Amino acid sequence: MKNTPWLVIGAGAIGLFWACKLEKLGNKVHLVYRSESPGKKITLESLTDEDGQQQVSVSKHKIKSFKAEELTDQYDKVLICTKSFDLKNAFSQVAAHVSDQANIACLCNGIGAQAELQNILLETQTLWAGTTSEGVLKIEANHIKHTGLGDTYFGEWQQTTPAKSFPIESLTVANIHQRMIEKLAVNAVINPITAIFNIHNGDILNEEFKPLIDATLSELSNVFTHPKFSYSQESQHLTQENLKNRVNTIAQLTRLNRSSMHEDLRLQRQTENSFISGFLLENSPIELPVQRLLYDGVAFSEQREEVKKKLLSLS
Ligand SMILES: NC(=O)C1=CN([C@@H]2O[C@H](COP(=O)(O)OP(=O)(O)OC[C@H]3O[C@@H](n4cnc5c(N)ncnc54)[C@H](OP(=O)(O)O)[C@@H]3O)[C@@H](O)[C@H]2O)C=CC1
Ligand SMILES: CC(C)(CO)C(=O)C(=O)O
Repeated sequence: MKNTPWLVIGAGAIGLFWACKLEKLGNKVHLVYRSESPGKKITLESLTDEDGQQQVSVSKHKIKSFKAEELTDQYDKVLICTKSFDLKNAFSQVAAHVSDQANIACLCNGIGAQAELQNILLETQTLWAGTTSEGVLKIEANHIKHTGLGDTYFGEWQQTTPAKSFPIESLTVANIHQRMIEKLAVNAVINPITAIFNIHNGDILNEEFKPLIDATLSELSNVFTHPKFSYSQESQHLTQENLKNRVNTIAQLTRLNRSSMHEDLRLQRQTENSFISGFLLENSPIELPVQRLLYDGVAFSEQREEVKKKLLSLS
């Protein structure tokens, strides 16, 4: 299987990063782009941890890129690196080139898009949901910068017995739903607050945002520990204290970065709001007034100033 190419879909920051990473691991890679061709060579400025010291190295990767309609091969390993709202369509475009027994992995933030994708796969195909805490910035069509070291995990979306192993065995985990809900929890705090207030991730730790952060965390821990929450088995451990530690750590580690939602609002692009706050609002067994305000503040620009005032007056 190793010599059949990986099909990576999406030539954004994460797609280019994974195309380079898979190639470095000795795989052949075919990359599908939508609007902007990355050309034949991708430059990766990568970070590595050498005995606790972060080192930067620059490497060039020869990767074959295609538009979906130019594909001719059949693929048995697919990695989709689009935003959550594009996931299902991105797969549909290449579905005729994906084998019946294929492993299909996705790496998008939020929850909801994975189930939409599962619904259109064949029973014989395996969906691997992924989460990543790597930070990657796309500088040009063929140039990316690794801005934060992180971990990536994949797990079967629908568990099978015996459990299968992801084509890159070391990245396989059994508890992907737990990891996804943990990531969602962090995104449901940092992303909307940084986007609405137009601030960097580290700024949410400032004193002026403390009552808002506390109110957001308290409400989230009430959902996550609620026995009727659809993910309750995977989220019981997310108490207010546990959430606070997670959010503070990520805000600190990425303090100088803009969150993806902040960047999307700033550049007037579609956000992943529906798959983060939207997922929580749809699936919570209790009312979530703070998360509702955050959702509205991101979704409706005309309400943003009013939402900001309400959020800052929370105690
Ligand atoms: N960047 C990061 O550091 C991190 C990102 N993530 C998550 O990873 C996911 C990807 O993020 P990121 O790479 O930054 O996002 P980008 O917006 O940079 O990239 C997404 C890419 O998908 C492409 N795409 C969308 N639909 C299709 C399609 N039908 N066919 C081919 N390509 C398509 C887009 O093309 P086009 O250029 O035409 O829009 C775009 O290039 C998101 O869910 C994000 O939240 C998670 C952690 C960190
Ligand atoms: C973890 C965080 C908040 C890092 O910026 C992120 O995942 C995002 O921006 O979407």
